[in-house]
Amino acid sequence: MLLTLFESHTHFFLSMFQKMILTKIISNTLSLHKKQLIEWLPAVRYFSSPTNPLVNVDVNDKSGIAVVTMNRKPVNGLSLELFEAMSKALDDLENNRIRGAILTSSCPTVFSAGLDLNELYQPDKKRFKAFWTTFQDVWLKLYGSSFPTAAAINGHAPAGGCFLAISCEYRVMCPDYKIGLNETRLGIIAPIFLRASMRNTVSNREAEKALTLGTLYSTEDALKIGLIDEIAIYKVKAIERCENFLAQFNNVSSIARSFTKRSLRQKDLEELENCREEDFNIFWSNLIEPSVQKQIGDYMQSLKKK
Ligand SMILES: CCCCCCCCCCCCC/C=C/C(=O)SCCNC(=O)CCNC(=O)[C@H](O)C(C)(C)COP(=O)(O)OP(=O)(O)OC[C@H]1O[C@@H](n2cnc3c(N)ncnc32)[C@H](O)[C@@H]1OP(=O)(O)O
Repeated sequence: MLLTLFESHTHFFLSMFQKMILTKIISNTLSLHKKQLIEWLPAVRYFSSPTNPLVNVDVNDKSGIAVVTMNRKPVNGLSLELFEAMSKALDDLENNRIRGAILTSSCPTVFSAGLDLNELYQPDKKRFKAFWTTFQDVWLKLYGSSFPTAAAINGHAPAGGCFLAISCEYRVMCPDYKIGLNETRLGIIAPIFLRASMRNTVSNREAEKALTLGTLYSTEDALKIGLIDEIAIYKVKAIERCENFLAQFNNVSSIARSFTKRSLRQKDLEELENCREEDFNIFWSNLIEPSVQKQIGDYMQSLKKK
């Protein structure tokens, strides 16, 4: 009650001095740590950032909702540089206390083609370590964000592309595309954090079927199993539907919402936090197997031959 009152009266700009006074009063009342309270203050400053050419962040000053657009042509292959740009963007959004984020793509028919296969083929250990660690960071930041998230899936979203979408809380997809975790079809075992996102999205039974078969679903079938929440005819509409979803939180205490989300996802986040090095080692040793390298090379060739 007190927190809701506090939030609803702090949507205007607060000077640092006002912040300190408010923090002090509430800190005394609730016996909470001062730093935590400052972190909880609602959004006071939004930004439209030119940031990085690989990830464009555009924040609507009125709604406080950020549209985060991946921009790595032709297929938003998830490279180290793209992950770094996403990681930085997620930090900026968290620090600026936006009211919600929508993840989408600037590629006309692809949301993301998943991990950039060039990162997996004949990898350099040092770069792959940075790549994998940043991949983990992005998941921890996106899946565990304090702000609500949605994905406007305006194209194909296989493997890592689907993983980004299911790390968000809501998904709107355009028709006639494919989405799914097809890792097993490529001979890859989906990592721990990818499995967690899938289980959090569809039923355990559907997750098991989808992951073991490596199914790529059509937009319509993805809706049937709950892998996506809505279908929208084109990108602008998909973003609009995501905005509608995020706007529902305007009437909900942001503190209560964010703590509830965190508590529901905490176990999954901790599971990865506790085994990041081991997770890397498992994938590295799998990746450098000559048979796996051959499989990746052949697969890349087959994509080029198309
Ligand atoms: C393969 C075995 C790997 C074993 C590894 C074990 C290690 C453990 C790793 C753990 C991984 C964890 C989970 C995540 C995994 C992944 O994400 S792996 C990547 C899987 N991705 C895919 O299978 C998608 C492949 N791409 C496509 O199916 C299609 O490209 C598309 C997305 C449906 C788009 O089709 P279309 O619009 O027709 O474009 P294309 O002509 O096919 O592609 C355009 C160019 O882009 C290149 N390309 C496509 N995808 C990738 C990619 N993922 N990485 C790098 N490059 C990609 C494609 O070759 C084309 O290039 P050019 O011919 O030079 O233009």
